[in-house]
Amino acid sequence: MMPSEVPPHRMSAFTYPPDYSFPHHRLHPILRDPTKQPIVLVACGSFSPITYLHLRMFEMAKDYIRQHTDFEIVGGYLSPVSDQYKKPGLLNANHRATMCTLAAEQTSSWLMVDPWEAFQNYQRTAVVLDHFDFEINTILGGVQTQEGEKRDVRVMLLAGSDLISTMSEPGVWSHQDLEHILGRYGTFIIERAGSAMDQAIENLARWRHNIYLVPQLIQNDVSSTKVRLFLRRGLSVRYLLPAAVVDYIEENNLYLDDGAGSEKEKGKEKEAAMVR
Ligand SMILES: Nc1ncnc2c1ncn2[C@@H]1O[C@H](COP(=O)(O)OP(=O)(O)OP(=O)(O)O)[C@@H](O)[C@H]1O
Ligand SMILES: O=C(O)c1ccc[n+]([C@@H]2O[C@H](COP(=O)([O-])O)[C@@H](O)[C@H]2O)c1
Repeated sequence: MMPSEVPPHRMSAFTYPPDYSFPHHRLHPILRDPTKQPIVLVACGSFSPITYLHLRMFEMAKDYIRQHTDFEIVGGYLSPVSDQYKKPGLLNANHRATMCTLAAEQTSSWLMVDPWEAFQNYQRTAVVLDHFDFEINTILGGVQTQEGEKRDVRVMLLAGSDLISTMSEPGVWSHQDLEHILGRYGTFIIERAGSAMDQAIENLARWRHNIYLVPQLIQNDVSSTKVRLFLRRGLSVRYLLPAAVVDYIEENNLYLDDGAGSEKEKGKEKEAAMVR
C-alpha cells in the first residue's frame, strides 16, 4: 500500500516480516457480557528476558479491569521489540520471541506472542497498536455478542509506570504519536517501584480519561536488567522467570557475556545493584 492510501486513522502503511501470520488462537471471539466493551491488552517491550513480573502485569490489569471498569478482556499480547531498537542487553529477536512464547504457552491460558514487531524494522508503538487494530478488527472482523452482534475490539497499551514517565520526557515520543496512543487507544499503567505514578501522568493530563492506573498490591521489582546481571555473575534466577525460560537460557548459554562492554548496561547494572 502506498503512503497516500493509508486510511486516515492509521499512522502508516504496514510492512510484514517473512512468513508472518497474526496469532489469534486464544483470542475470545464471543463477548461474554454484551454490556461490556471488548478490549485486548498489548504489552510492548524488550522482554530480554521475559520475567514473571511481565506476566503478572496482565493479571494485575485483568483484576483491575474486572473490578473497576466496563471493559471485557478478549485477549492479551506480548509484542517484543525489533533488534533495531538496539537497547543495551537486547538479545536477538529469535531468542526473545521464543522465551516469550514458552512463557505465554506454559504459564497462561490467555496470553499470546505477536512476532510482527520483533522480526522486522523498528516500529513505533503507535504503529504497533494500529497493526493490532487492523488484524483484529479489519481482518478478523472483531468479536460478536452471544446474539451474533458484531463488535469492534478496542486495543489498549499495557505498560509500567517507567514507560509512561518517558512520555513526558522531551524528544522520546512525538506529540502526534501520544495523541494516537493515549487519545485513540488508551493505556493501563502498572505501578512500578521507584517510578511515581502521579508524577508520570502529570504532563499527560489531557488524556487522563484514557489512562488507567493499576496499583501493585504485592510489590514485585524483578527487572530484566537484574536478571541479566545475576546470570552474568552465575547466580540463580529460578523462580524469577518461568522454569521453561530458565531452562532455555541455560541450554543456550544466554546472557553470559551480554553487553558487558557497554557503558549504558554497566550504568543500569550499578543502579540495579544499588537497589539490592
Ligand atoms: N517492575 C516492574 N513494574 C511495573 N512494570 C514493569 C516492571 N518491569 C518492567 N515493566 C514494564 O514491562 C514492560 C516491558 O519492559 P521491558 O522489557 O523493557 O522490561 P524491563 O524489565 O524494564 O527491562 P530492562 O531491565 O531491560 O530495562 C514495560 O512497559 C515496563 O514498563
Ligand atoms: O513509539 C515510540 O516513539 C517509542 C518511544 C520509546 C519507547 N517505545 C517503546 O517502548 C517499549 C519499551 O521500551 P524500553 O526502552 O522501556 O524497553 C519498546 O517497545 C519501545 O518500542 C516507543
